[in-house]
Amino acid sequence: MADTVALRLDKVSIGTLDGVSFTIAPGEIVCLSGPSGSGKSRLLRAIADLEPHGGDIWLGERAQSQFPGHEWRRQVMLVPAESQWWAPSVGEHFQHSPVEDLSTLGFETKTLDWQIGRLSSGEKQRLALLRALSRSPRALLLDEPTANLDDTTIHRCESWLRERTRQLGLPVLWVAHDSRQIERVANRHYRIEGSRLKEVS
Ligand SMILES: Nc1ncnc2c1ncn2[C@@H]1O[C@H](COP(=O)(O)OP(=O)(O)OP(=O)(O)O)[C@@H](O)[C@H]1O
Repeated sequence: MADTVALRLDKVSIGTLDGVSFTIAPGEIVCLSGPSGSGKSRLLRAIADLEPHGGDIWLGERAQSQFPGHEWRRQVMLVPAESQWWAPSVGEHFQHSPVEDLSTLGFETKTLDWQIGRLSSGEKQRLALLRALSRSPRALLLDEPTANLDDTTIHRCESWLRERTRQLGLPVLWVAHDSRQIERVANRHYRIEGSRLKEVS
């Protein structure tokens, strides 16, 4: 495994959350749950350096403040609930997309020729995951990555994400609501309770 790193939060505060500290090891999946509006997405955005926040965030030995924002976000990759598409066709968003990964998530090579406008919400969600991993991030932030998918596709995505992120040694923070999904994918689970995170055993 080439040069893997941990993602570490040290007393991070954003919105109502305060003093959030934990480390995600390379290849580990940590799930984050909590009531609607409790601050899950904002915490992910703070970790991605998209919102001002208190405390420190580290990728390996380097602090977020040592990176230009765009470089941090290339390495600490956020896959938001609503993915953004800036060019007309799917293929224009992919630098390197292993064909086997496309087919694992139910696509064919010709999907790369599709126009963005025709994509269903579930197709967008799966392609956003493929795009994120194709950019060789060093850590991954997933905001409800399977929210628009049917059960079979959810299981397929979960297996693929678990296998690939373990193989690549990526620390993963995964926002999820479904307790069965959390049981299937999480090495550790934190729940937001008020201004704090509580580890769920
Ligand atoms: N830029 C902002 N400035 C101030 N408040 C914000 C900002 N963005 C979001 N909020 C508020 O912060 C709270 C947490 O929002 P967030 O999107 O993180 O919730 P969430 O836990 O992800 O919820 P859900 O499960 O419904 O997606 C909400 O009350 C929201 O209205």
